[in-house]
Amino acid sequence: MSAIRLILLDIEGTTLPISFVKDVLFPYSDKVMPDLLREKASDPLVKVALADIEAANPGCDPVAQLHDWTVRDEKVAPLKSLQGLAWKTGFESGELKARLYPDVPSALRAWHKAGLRLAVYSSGSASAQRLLYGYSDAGDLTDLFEAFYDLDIGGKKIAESYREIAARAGVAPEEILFLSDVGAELDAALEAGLKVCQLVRAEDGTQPHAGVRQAIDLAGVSRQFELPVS
Ligand SMILES: CSCCC(=O)C(=O)COP(=O)(O)O
Ligand SMILES: [Mg+2]
Repeated sequence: MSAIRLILLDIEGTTLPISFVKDVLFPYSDKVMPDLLREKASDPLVKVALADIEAANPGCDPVAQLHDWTVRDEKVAPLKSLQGLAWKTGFESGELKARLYPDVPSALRAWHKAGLRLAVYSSGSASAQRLLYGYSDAGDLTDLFEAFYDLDIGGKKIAESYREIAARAGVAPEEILFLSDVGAELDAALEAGLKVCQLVRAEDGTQPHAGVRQAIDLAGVSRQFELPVS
């Protein structure tokens, strides 16, 4: 069996509770979105996102469309990039602070200290990922990660996305351990040849997925895969 060289981590439901996203982050971006679209209308990111929204639903009201996608938790690129922009002010002002699962900072530090490479793969935009780990309740953890992959790589339920991440990292797929709460993401990573483990978080009510290893926290991942512990 190949040794693990890189650990690739999902965020929501894996390192951060789903309730933090649904009850804190989504209401925040929903609240500031109308002002943000008006005040940052000339920002290239906003222009691209608005064009993508128009292409997805011609003639729609962008604010209403974004709200609808948020309520349905759609993992669509224009929503994710605009949410990232909206949360920036909240994190930088101190109004938002990411509530990581308590087992996460110590495991990440132990893995990093032992020389394991760490990267994030989340539907949230790469800039939103940096904000979450930059303004977490355990301080700034961004230096622990070598890369932040988002939907620009491709969807998380598609095997090709994981092959692309392995190619960009210069690591064989079987040397990557992917951690996620979502069965379809784990299946796609398995299809690409990665090792996988499902985080079954009691707080999130995660349903165990057949055919994959499971752990209730990152310490449990360490035990199963014989990785360093803090
Ligand atoms: C990293 S941004 C906050 C969460 C978010 O918007 C999201 O879509 C997370 O999805 P994940 O792929 O991390 O489950
Ligand atoms: Mg997730």
